Amino acid sequence: MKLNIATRKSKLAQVQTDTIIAEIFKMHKIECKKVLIETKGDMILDVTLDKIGGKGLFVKDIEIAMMEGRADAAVHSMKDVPYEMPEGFEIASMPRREDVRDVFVSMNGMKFADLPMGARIGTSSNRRSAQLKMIRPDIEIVPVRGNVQTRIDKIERENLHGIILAAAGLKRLNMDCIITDYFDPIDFVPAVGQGALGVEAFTSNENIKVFRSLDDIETRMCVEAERSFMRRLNGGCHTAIGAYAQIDGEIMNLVGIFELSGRMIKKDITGNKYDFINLGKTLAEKIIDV
Ligand SMILES: NCc1[nH]cc(CCC(=O)O)c1CC(=O)O
Repeated sequence: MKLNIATRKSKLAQVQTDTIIAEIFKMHKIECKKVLIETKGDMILDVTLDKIGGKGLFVKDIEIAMMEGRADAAVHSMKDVPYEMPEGFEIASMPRREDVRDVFVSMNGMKFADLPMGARIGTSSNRRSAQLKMIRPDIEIVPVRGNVQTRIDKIERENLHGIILAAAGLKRLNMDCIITDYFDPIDFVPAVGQGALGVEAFTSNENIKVFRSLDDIETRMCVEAERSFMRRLNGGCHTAIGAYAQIDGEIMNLVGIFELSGRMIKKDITGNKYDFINLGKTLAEKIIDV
């Protein structure tokens, strides 16, 4: 028996899937094969994602592959997975999370703190732009889409001082040597689910137990708390939204940012980790209630 695991064609998606396939083999001695899907999100690169239907575009074509029986499961970056899942699908597992932080990658190794006035920084994320503007209002934001390598190439091609990326992607690609600064996730709040992977499958798949076995309980609680926050705020990728949950013993701390009438609001909440869904929801309500 060989299971088919679908993912996007990008190098990062493939590396992520190889890790999951290796883990499944280690735990169950079951072999898997990668099935590469070209998604709409990867094909349309000249417009920003929110104009063409959001990050869900990375996931939808892969779900179609599963519905057509071309794949048993799929590996996604959790930050690309919309809150609402189509009937019958589940995120069977979220393996242990990688580094959640956003990082700065500069042209010649220049530190973020040493950037000149009016520096040109590349990002297409509303969340990243809004937070950059908060710490450095003089910075000029330049949109850069595409996979990690394409964005890095744009530093030179578009004459940028640098770009903002997720540490997780660079670490998985073994490229963390190009990182010049790590932002503290409390100061510069990451995307909901950043650094986490999700293994998606049909609940009725005969191997669902195999896919569920990769779950890391603390990663699951943190990402679900962040997603609960996003759901309550109806956060798609039009508005700047970010959240970061952390567990210390029995306690969960959740920080969230949200753009409300053109202003960035940031709040946090602490509570019992088993109350993760409520913590996300309550934090969202605290933010809307200002
Ligand atoms: N938006 C694209 C995307 N989706 C997942 C990652 C990698 C990091 C992760 O797993 O969160 C990236 C690249 C980036 O934002 O730098």
